[in-house]
Amino acid sequence: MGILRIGSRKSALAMTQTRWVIEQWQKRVPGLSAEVVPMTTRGDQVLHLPLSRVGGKGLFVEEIERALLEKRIDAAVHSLKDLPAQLAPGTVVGAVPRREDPRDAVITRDGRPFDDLPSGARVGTSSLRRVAQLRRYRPDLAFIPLRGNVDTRLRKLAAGEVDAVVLAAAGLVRLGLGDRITEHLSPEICLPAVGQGALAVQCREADEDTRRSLVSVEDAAARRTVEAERTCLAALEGGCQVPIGALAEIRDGHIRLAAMVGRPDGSELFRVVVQGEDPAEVGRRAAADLVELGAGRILQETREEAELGG
Ligand SMILES: NCc1[nH]cc(CCC(=O)O)c1CC(=O)O
Repeated sequence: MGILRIGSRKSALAMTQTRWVIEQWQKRVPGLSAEVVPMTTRGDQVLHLPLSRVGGKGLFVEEIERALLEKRIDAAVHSLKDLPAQLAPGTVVGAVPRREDPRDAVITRDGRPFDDLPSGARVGTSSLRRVAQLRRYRPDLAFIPLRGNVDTRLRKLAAGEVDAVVLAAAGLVRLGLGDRITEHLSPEICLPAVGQGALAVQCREADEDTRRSLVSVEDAAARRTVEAERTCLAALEGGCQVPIGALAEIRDGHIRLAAMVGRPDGSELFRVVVQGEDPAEVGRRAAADLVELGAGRILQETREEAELGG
């Protein structure tokens, strides 16, 4: 292999993640040479708009997939939670590296714990999933839409636009901002997004050399947990308008998957825990259990609203 070209979005987080993967890769494959190819995606150009309005997460991936298929790059590093269920035909997830902390984290402006935020305090997050779950825990807080890169959100917190922000712990840790975290949200209170904290290295299906080499950075446990979560998400066919959270863990070799579907206003929330051996089977069973519990109604209503263009 010559010099591998690794595509990455240009945000500080994306670049850090890409460099981290290359570093892990080079540790295991001495002599491997790789360069980062920074890319702008359509998603990056509409960062200020709510994700639920700009047509979903595929926006961040399409252009990178085209570059892969046109052989302008050989691999691309993505946050797994931004990766759509269906990859472009001819591409595969060549590796899922070791997963970072999957939990959500709260940063309050004055450092007081989340539970001590006063009634009416403004919590910045645009995630329907975070709002749906946190509204049930603290119905007295005001949830304020807040988008942009991690540093933009931290700046808005420092400027007093909000009293607290909720972000993925993994992103903060990777950016060296882990010490800013006030506290981690227990998955009992707030289940993370599917794939949160995990990365995917995407490559061409037919590129045997790259695929063989990528096995060196593969983390089998991370792959299994992410597969269980993503199978559950795909089986729910939820789209990005429905609050969905899921977290799988390996316990004594078994998979334990917790998953939730809720209404954005927090008025209803269904949660299940499923255990088993096969990640895909566990994921499908969690989705079926959720639908049976009542989540089917929420999913159906959201689909009808989407069809009406609402
Ligand atoms: N939605 C954007 C996004 N995509 C990945 C991360 C963080 C890193 C990760 O979850 O792996 C973030 C920021 C956030 O949600 O706080």
